[in-house]
Amino acid sequence: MSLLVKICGLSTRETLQTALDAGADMVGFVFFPPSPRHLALEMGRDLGRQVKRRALKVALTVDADDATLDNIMDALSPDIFQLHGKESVARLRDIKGRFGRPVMKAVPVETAADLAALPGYASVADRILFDARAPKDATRPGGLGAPFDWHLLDNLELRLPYMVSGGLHAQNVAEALRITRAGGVDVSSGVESAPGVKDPELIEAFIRAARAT
Ligand SMILES: O=C(O)c1ccccc1N[C@@H]1O[C@H](COP(=O)(O)O)[C@@H](O)[C@H]1O
Repeated sequence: MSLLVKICGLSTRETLQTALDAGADMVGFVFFPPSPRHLALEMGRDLGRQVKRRALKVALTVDADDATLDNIMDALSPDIFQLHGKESVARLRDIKGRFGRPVMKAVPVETAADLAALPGYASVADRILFDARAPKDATRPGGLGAPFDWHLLDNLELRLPYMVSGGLHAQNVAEALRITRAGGVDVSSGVESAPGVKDPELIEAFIRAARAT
């Protein structure tokens, strides 16, 4: 299967267009107010229309309640929910049942013990996203530009498709893919000039580097 490349945290028409034209498979929109990439619903609606099925629309949420997800469904009509909080297996099942969309569960990784949560999530999620565990005092659980030790996935046995994220950029994405054998990569900080400010050239360079592997 071909590599999936996701550009996350898009918040302007221009940088979304760059990601689409450069061939991103998934474009991510953040609905989490503490994030510098947080999108108001109306902006989500506008950007969602611009996608025109050229890529999968991913709605990133963090422990969101049903009312929030209802509003996101109405505005963006995402193809996938990326659940980046402490959502339980039961909550994943609820969300899938209620909204009828696939879910990608982010699993924070710092040590091998973090992989113990996988069998539960794998029984319900459609895809797993391995991301670096955020420090305890962080204001958000991801999007911090920090990598995890990719070798922690060395003995991974997972039937589900999985992606990796955390501190990726054009210079290290090939190495991340070589070590983790992931089917996809996800980036936010590594294609920005400042938190929340996407850089078109970095987006293009990232997609080129990922595709060259
Ligand atoms: O991007 C954010 O602000 C964000 C907020 C809350 C949870 C996750 C977030 N982003 C995701 O984090 C990873 C890693 O991002 P980075 O490349 O290290 O900046 C990625 O999956 C983003 O989708």
